[in-house]
Amino acid sequence: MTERAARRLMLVHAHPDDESINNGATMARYAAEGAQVTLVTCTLGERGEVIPAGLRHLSGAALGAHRRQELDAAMRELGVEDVRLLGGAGRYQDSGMMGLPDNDDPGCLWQADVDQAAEHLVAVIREVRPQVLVTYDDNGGYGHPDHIQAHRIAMRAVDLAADPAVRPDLGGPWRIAKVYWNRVPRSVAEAAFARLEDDLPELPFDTPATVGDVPGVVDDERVTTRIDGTAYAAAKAAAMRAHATQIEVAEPYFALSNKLAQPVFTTEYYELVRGERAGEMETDLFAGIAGIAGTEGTEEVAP
Ligand SMILES: CC(=O)N[C@H]1[C@@H](O[C@@H]2[C@H](O)[C@H](O)[C@@H](O)[C@H](O)[C@H]2O)O[C@H](CO)[C@@H](O)[C@@H]1O
Ligand SMILES: [Zn+2]
Repeated sequence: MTERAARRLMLVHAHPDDESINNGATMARYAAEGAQVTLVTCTLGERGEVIPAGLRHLSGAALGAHRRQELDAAMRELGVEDVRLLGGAGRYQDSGMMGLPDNDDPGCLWQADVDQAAEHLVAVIREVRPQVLVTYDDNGGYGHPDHIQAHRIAMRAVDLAADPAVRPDLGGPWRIAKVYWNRVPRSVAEAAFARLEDDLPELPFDTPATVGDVPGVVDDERVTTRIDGTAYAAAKAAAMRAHATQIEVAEPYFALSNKLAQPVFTTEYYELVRGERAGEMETDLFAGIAGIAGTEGTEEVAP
């Protein structure tokens, strides 16, 4: 059995591409520093729109299989080796955008029993024993049903994994020390969109998105943690490019299939929602966790 890494980070996401968009620099940085980074993706994105004309024949399970390959390629760019599909490949399908009839598909994540889905995640948590878990806020960042469910499943699994009375067949209890939600400080988003406005004429995108289109934007005061991933900007951009059916990158900007230009953030931000905050502005997700020699802890700066 290989030795367990001292620092173990788990991220729970809805579709292949979310991990690179929200946390690509963070994942690359911790992987480079020797932490174990485990990505749990809840669906294969079977109902996504496809950008490249040459791939638009892909849909359903075929698109899901293709996006799984995109995900593997993206993880190679980030140096992340541990990727799990919740309940196994295809167990929970993409639910489509909120309000569509797709949401009623009995096999989609939006229809999943949260406790049952959470138990699949408990098995991974008790195997990996992460000290830190990252997921979306209760609106899933932007209200997509799969993102909302991923949040619900992750937060439920954090509680179930720590309860020794829950599914002892899945291993001994494990309490995750710190849980974070993906965030972008409003001042950071606004400054990035101001730069985007100036740069737009040089970009292959016609229209800018708005701050409101960016998942997880909150007032600066709610942000507890700032992970400087600028050294991993190229890796994040390459990982996002690997998701070619979903993302077009023109650094330092990108667009989804809606062609709305938005910034690529390589400093990535978080809100600590479970665990002990280690200072005014943490600069390490593992800061303050007993027994873990962090490379740095906190700094007294605004986002
Ligand atoms: C980033 C993300 O969560 N993407 C989801 C999302 O995709 C969007 C959806 O197709 C929308 O209709 C487009 O306008 C937008 O550009 C897309 O990003 O929803 C998909 C369907 O559930 C999902 O597969 C994709 O990963
Ligand atoms: Zn998504």
